[in-house]
Amino acid sequence: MSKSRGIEYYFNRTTGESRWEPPTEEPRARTTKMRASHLLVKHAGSRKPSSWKEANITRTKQEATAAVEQFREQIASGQVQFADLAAKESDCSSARRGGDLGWFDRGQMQPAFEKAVLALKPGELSGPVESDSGVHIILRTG
Ligand SMILES: N=C(N)NCCC[C@H](NC(=O)[C@@H]1CCC/C1=C\[C@H](COP(=O)(O)O)NC(=O)[C@@H](N)Cc1ccccc1)C(N)=O
Repeated sequence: MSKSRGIEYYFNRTTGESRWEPPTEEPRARTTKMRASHLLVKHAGSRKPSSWKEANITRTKQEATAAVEQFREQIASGQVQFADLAAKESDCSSARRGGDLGWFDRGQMQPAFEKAVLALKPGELSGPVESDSGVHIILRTG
């Protein structure tokens, strides 16, 4: 509300600009490049139940979730570095890069995975995240 004129005005918190006219333009699609590392534990119901670690993955989703929770504990307690554990335990080919997926934009990863990354701040570790690939823990890095 403008004190001097007693009428409301519009303030854009992103650009810091203020104006009398209501905002009309569509919000510009910001390039939301994001970066994350993940540790994936696949299970019998994964879309591709095989990996560099195991040709035929038969564990149940419950077992995969329990494994991911245990790995998360080890990382969160500082017993092990994320990249070292992902390199050993992840069923994704990104294991060879310590789980690093590099930079990616919206629409590249499966929706559940992307949603989980967007809910994290850089440096934060997710809980178990389910996708068609299996059960992940995700460390957002950028
Ligand atoms: N950088 C990209 N754009 N690469 C394409 C991502 C495709 C995307 N993948 C996913 O959403 C999940 C979450 C992360 C990994 C992943 C799945 C699988 C493992 O699951 P599976 O497919 O056996 O079910 N790993 C990958 O894709 C790997 N290329 C990720 C990667 C590996 C090395 C370097 C960079 C990225 C999708 N839309 O399916």
